Formats: sequence, structure tokens, C-alpha cells
Amino acid sequence: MQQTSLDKSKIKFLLLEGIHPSAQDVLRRAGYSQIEALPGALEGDDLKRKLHDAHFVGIRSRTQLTADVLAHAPRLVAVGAFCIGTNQIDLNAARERGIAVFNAPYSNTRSVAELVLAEAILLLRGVPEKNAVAHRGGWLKSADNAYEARGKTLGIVGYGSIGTQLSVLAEAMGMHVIFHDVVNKLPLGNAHQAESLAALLAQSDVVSLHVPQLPSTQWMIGAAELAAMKPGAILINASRGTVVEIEPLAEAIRAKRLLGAAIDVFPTEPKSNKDEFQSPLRGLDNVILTPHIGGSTMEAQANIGVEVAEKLVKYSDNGTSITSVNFPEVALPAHPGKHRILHIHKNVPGIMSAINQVFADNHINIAAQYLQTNEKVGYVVIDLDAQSSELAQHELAQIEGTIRCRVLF
Ligand SMILES: NC(=O)C1=CN([C@@H]2O[C@H](COP(=O)(O)OP(=O)(O)OC[C@H]3O[C@@H](n4cnc5c(N)ncnc54)[C@H](O)[C@@H]3O)[C@@H](O)[C@H]2O)C=CC1
Ligand SMILES: O=C(O)C(=O)COP(=O)(O)O
Repeated sequence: MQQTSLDKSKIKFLLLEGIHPSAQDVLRRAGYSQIEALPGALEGDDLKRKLHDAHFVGIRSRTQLTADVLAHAPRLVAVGAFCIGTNQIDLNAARERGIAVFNAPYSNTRSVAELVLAEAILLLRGVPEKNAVAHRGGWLKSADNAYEARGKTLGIVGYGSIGTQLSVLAEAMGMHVIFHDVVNKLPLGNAHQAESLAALLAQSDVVSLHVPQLPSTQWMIGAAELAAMKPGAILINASRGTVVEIEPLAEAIRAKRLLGAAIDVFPTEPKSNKDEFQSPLRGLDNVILTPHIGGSTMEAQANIGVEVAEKLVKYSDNGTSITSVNFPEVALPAHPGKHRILHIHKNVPGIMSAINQVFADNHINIAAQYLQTNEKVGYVVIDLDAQSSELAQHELAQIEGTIRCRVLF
């Protein structure tokens, strides 16, 4: 019988951006050996060349998987975003090509929240500036503009996984927490939802941003919003570099309208540790600049490596797409003794009857069938007897609207 399931030894994983070795451990334990791991991001032709024969790619926040790049990845079955954000991936283009995208929605939330809280404390005390001055041989011993965190108001913009973690930690230190979110959220502890972003900016001593990169969050903090903040307030951004306009922020710091800032993410970030970091914020002593390391702790990275690699293995081994961020979610049991056909198709009228007709016309018994659709794509999984799978796959692949059809056994 012809082999229709791709041999594991032929399945290629490309892991970029220094993904934690825990991911490779999971993949190897599952029987995958063709793994290429690179320390930095790739772009342009280099990225396209590497993706040409990859079945799975693992990235972090830096690698841009645009529609054009995905068009150069004919074998790609799934993308693992070994991070929270998936804005670097054209999720619709991936879906239309039958490429499922998975991420790690929770593994680094605590790391970000801890860093932000630490930065808030340091900035309220003017430590970054005092530290910079001391390194230059100066001595800024003074209580001027140095404050306790206790009793100060922390304004959290985006009250999701990270925002809520931060809320709990900050309250434990005696801060008052208010938040702004486009969705009505359950306030934790004594936090409360501000009436608007403007109200939050007007009341907060520290403003911390935790929104995803979306059209609606692009440049949401610009000159007008910075001017609306309390004089002497602090801004922290560990969300995405498109959320804050950097020039007006640099100006507000230089003019001492804001006491300080901590910025972890930038409109343009170096693609590896070898490239120069350029920013108008360089040289401003009371701005903490960090190289997008909000989620970069050993704990978070090791957990993310395992979490996302396991999702890729499950999808590769048995078709389970549960928790995919762009794909119909199907939770599948094992299929001992049966072959399993995974058919990804455009969600158009008549396609399911065409699929089922193949089984009727060819007298093939369906042992189990699972279907999930979203607006654009349908994902149907069919378990059947081994001797029928080659014929079924051949026939199903001919159906108009088929995006991808593979067999597992
Ligand atoms: N600096 C770093 O290393 C890291 C950065 N991140 C960034 O942090 C972001 C947030 O992460 P999570 O809290 O896990 O996401 P989440 O999805 O749990 O929470 C985001 C919240 O923002 C809200 N939101 C969306 N649009 C908004 C708008 N226009 N105005 C106000 N609120 C809005 C959502 O309703 C949601 O409650 C991620 O999308 C990622 O970009 C995440 C991890 C590490
Ligand atoms: O989890 C996220 O969304 C992050 O921003 C972390 O990105 P990174 O994996 O550190 O490139």
C-alpha cells in the first residue's frame, strides 16, 4: 500500500529567534528529528528560502509572517508563535492557506507583570536617573521627586491576562488600581474600571499599557494623551511598539512633564542582538530602555517551549487544533487501528455534501467524523479503515474548495 502519511523523519521544523531548547526536547521525544534552530529572526529572501521546505515554523515576536512570506511556504502546516502576541503573523492569509497558528497565551504573563511593577517602583524613586548619574561619577542624593508606590494610582490600559496579574501584585503593595478596557471586565480586588481612557490618564500616577497590537491600539498614546497625563506621571509600555508615539514621549520627558518612562517595545526593533538599537529615547536618564524582554525569563521561556511544541506535536500527530488562534478548533481522540483524513476547505455551500458523497460513491465506511468551521474555513476530520484511505484522500483532494488534505496513521 502506498504511504500517504508523511514519515516523521521527513517532517521539517524551523525554529527561529532563540526558542528555548525545551521545545526541541518535546519534538524529539515525539519522534521528530529534522529540527533547525536559529538564534535570531530572519526576514526577506532569507526567511522565504528557509520556509520553502519547512512543515512547521516556530517564531517569537520579531519574525514577520506576512501573506507574501506565507506564499513562499508551500509545505507549511502550522506556525508556532512561542509568545503571546500573534500580530506578526497574517492570521487570515495563514487560515486561507490551511495553516493553523498556535501561541502560548499565558506562560509569560507573570514575567511581564513583575517587570512592570519593578519598573514602577524604580521610576517613582528616580532610580534610573540616579543610577546613570552615579555611573558618570555624580551623586544625586535627594528626596526630590522620589515617592513610595504605596497610595499611588496605577492606571492599567488593557485589563487582560497581564493587566489583571499586574493589578493583583500592585494592590498587594498598597497601590490604587484603575483600568481601561474596551470590554467590561471583572475588577479584581479593589480595582475599578475607569470611565474612559481620558479619565484614566487624568487620574494615574503610573500608566501601564497591556493591549494587543491592533488597528485600534495603534498610536493610542500620542502627544494629546501624553499631555492629558498628570504632570510628573510615569508611562510604562511593555505591550507593542505601535502603541506609543516615541517622539512626543521623548519630548514630554525632555520637558520634564513626565517624571520617567519604561519602554520595552519599539516601533522598530533590532532583529538580533548583533544589530544596533536606535531610538530617540536613547540618552534620557530617567527612561528605562529594555530590549523587549518583558517575557524573557528562564521560567517563561522554558514553559513556552514545552507548551507550543506540544500543540504542534498534537496537531501534527493527530490533527487536534484546539487553542489555535486562527483555525476551527477540533479536539480529537486517538484513532487506533484507523487512518485519519484531515480535510481543510473553504467554507462554501455544498462542500460537506461533496465530501460525504465521496464516501457514499466509493462505499467507504466512516468510522468517525468531526467537523468545525469558522467564517472562512472548514476543518473536517474523518477516521476510516486503512485500506480505503488512499482512495478517499485522492478523491477528497479533487473537490473544489479543498485547501489541504492529509492523512495520518
Ligand atoms: N513585552 C513583552 O515581552 C510582552 C508583550 N506582550 C504584549 O502584551 C499584550 C497583552 O497581553 P495579554 O494581557 O496576555 O493579552 P490579553 O488579550 O489577555 O489582554 C488584552 C486586553 O486588552 C484589551 N483591549 C484590546 N483593545 C483595546 C483597546 N483599544 N483599548 C483598551 N483595551 C483594549 C482586551 O479587551 C483585553 O482585555 C500582548 O498582546 C502582547 O502584545 C505579551 C507578552 C510579553
Ligand atoms: O509574548 C509576547 O507577545 C512577547 O512580546 C514576547 O515576545 P518574545 O517572545 O520575547 O519575542
